[in-house]
Amino acid sequence: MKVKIYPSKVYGTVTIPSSKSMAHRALICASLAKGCSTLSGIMPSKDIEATISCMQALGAKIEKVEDNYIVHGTNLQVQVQNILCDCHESGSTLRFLIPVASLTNQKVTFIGQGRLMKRPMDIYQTLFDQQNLSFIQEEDHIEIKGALKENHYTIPGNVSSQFISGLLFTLPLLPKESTITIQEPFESKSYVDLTLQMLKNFGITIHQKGNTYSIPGSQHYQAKDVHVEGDYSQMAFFGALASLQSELTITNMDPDSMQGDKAILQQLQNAGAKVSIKNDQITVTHQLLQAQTIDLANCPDLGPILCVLASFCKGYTHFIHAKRLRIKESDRIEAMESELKKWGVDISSTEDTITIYGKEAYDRKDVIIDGHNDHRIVMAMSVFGLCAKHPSVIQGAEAITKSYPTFFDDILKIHGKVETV
Ligand SMILES: O=C(O)C1=C[C@@H](OP(=O)(O)O)[C@@H](O)[C@H](O)C1
Ligand SMILES: C=C(OP(=O)(O)O)C(=O)O
Repeated sequence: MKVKIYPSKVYGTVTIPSSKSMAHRALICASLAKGCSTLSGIMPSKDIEATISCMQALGAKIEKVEDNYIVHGTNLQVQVQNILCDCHESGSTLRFLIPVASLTNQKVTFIGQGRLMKRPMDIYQTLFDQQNLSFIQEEDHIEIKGALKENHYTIPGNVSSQFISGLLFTLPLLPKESTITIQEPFESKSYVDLTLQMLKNFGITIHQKGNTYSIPGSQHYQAKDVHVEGDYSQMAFFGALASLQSELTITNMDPDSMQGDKAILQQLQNAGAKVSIKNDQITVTHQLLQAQTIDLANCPDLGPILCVLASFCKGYTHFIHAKRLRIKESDRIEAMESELKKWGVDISSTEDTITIYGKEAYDRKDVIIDGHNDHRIVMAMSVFGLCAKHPSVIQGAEAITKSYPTFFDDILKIHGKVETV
């Protein structure tokens, strides 16, 4: 899908959909609980559908009734030979569910699309090898067989927190206690905190001391009705857009959320925007913007949209601890660099950093942007297009369906002009 984005002055109110991270977690916990849980507030997207279909393949019964998901959990005693889990392009789904699926003790094949099978998996390969379990990774699938056991796990903290979350979902179900120690640097830690928060909701106890988690065994997930809060990673696109040009009120944002991407509020304020919070509404207002140093260690998903913000902030913005952006749906550093350069942005990078020298306006004509098959690149470059001087075209805009299928509908609601071409 190709979309044409016209420079537009946006205004009004936008309601942000459910947190993808929290929706994955709620669906997994409910799917492992005995009994029936009702999950409300979840917006379907390709990633969320991937988790639903994988949990169904592992024996959970999940039904959409009006706006709710009704989940009947599985005890993972699946009688099907060769279980197939299609993760689409969702890194969370694949990395959360490999250890969970191992507990079926059956052969489970994970398939996926796009870059998914190229994203790092060696942490699990090593763990499975150490326990003499089968973990076979080919170009287009991963096949596992055998159940992970209680252990003292030591995991590097700087590849992906999703491995840690995957183990945290699984280890409480083993008969005896396990521990997980995370080696420094421990990045994306806020996502592990989200996992702990959801596990607690479903009755699972985990003890934490520094970078070590102790997970008592023989635990049971308890069914629970959960409402899934709004997504700060998605709010960031609208918060940045308002900061760059106007004022927007953004609703469905829990002010007490533990999402690491809530850091966007501080970053917008540091850049000079006005941010006011009233209950679940955040109003962001444009002011003169200035460059800053931004640490992405704990909020990698904000990288693309903050690159757009930086393009318009006077002076040098330095991004540090950015290298995990290279192992997402695209190499997000390389993608942002090549697309922003089309607009004439002064951007350079090293393996772990990005530097942008921002200016007030960009007036190139006939810019054609490639979406790099990455939802966050498409959404970030849409925000750029709305703030530029002339219309632009984004190719591969359907990538938004990974996390936010209604993104362009929401842009239209706030009077952003966008059309398919
Ligand atoms: O646990 C999660 O929900 C996520 C963790 C982060 O990944 P890493 O831990 O690999 O940085 C983030 O980038 C991803 O979009 C969602
Ligand atoms: C990287 C992302 O998700 P995942 O790792 O689950 O594919 C994302 O949503 O930006």
